[in-house]
Amino acid sequence: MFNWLKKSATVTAGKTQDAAINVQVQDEWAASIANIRQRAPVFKQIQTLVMVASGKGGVGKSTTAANLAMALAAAGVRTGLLDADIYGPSVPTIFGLHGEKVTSPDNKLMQPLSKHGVVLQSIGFLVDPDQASVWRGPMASQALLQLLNETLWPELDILLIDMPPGTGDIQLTLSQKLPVSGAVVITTPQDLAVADAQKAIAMFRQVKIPLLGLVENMSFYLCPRCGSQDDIFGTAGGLKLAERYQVPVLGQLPLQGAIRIQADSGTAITAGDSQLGALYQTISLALLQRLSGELPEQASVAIIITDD
Ligand SMILES: Nc1ncnc2c1ncn2[C@@H]1O[C@H](COP(=O)(O)OP(=O)(O)OP(=O)(O)O)[C@@H](O)[C@H]1O
Repeated sequence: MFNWLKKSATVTAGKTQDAAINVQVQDEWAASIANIRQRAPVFKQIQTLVMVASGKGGVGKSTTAANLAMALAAAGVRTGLLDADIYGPSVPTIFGLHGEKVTSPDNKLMQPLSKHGVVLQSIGFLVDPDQASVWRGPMASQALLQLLNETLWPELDILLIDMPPGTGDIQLTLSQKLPVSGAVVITTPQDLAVADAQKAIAMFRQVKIPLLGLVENMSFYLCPRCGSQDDIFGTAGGLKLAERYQVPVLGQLPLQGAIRIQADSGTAITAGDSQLGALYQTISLALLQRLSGELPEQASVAIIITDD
């Protein structure tokens, strides 16, 4: 495991126990935020654009992106989330905004919605999801570029882009056309998911987008009754992949009913002082520090893309 990951985990562990460490945590957020605000915006009033991607569908990319966005916002980072998951927009559900539509004050640009401190735009706020799911290739890429361009984004420190799963034409086009500051890859430890996550890593390297890190979701299941741990999707597949390709691990998340329940009910997981909230905060701080350059970059190694 990377040293800085241990460091940030230690800091968060102390967050609720030690006032001195708590101050240090606040300082770490403040330093990274200040650093990011000093830069020239990459797009309109947005300081940084970060893609959240997965090779395989269903690994929890959208849920993780949403919870990281809420954790960032809760820490004072001006955060937006663009739901580009055209084939399954989940932002409306995760933020409890199902059925809401965006408005356009001037009939040209769209006013994004806002919930749990996060500025939100989703294809699901515009069209019936069934309509978007038939879009393919250039049509989908064009719609997503338009969604980004034609939204009235306020000043943001970070805009997370929840990408459609996979590494096909749409993902490649967006990666090439957008001024992306970095990418985060979400995977489960399962071999199938890891193989696809590897393709996502390869894609970002190919288009020279810095890999901020990897998040291993559904890493293990902790039985709420007996407390035993079960590695349902295998053991540490994401961590091994990260080590093999020298991609920093931002954190591991458990498979936990509370994550699914809160996502389905549109409530914020960072609300309250839950352990899960603290976990998402640790991961989002690591992400922010990678973005602001305060955590070391890993050496990059070439990955061969294969057709399988
Ligand atoms: N750590 C977790 N623990 C329990 N349930 C989870 C966790 N992460 C995600 N889920 C649940 O798994 C399902 C899939 O998650 P999600 O929609 O975020 O995946 P995805 O990778 O974005 O999928 P796709 O890209 O195919 O739309 C959802 O029902 C979500 O609530």
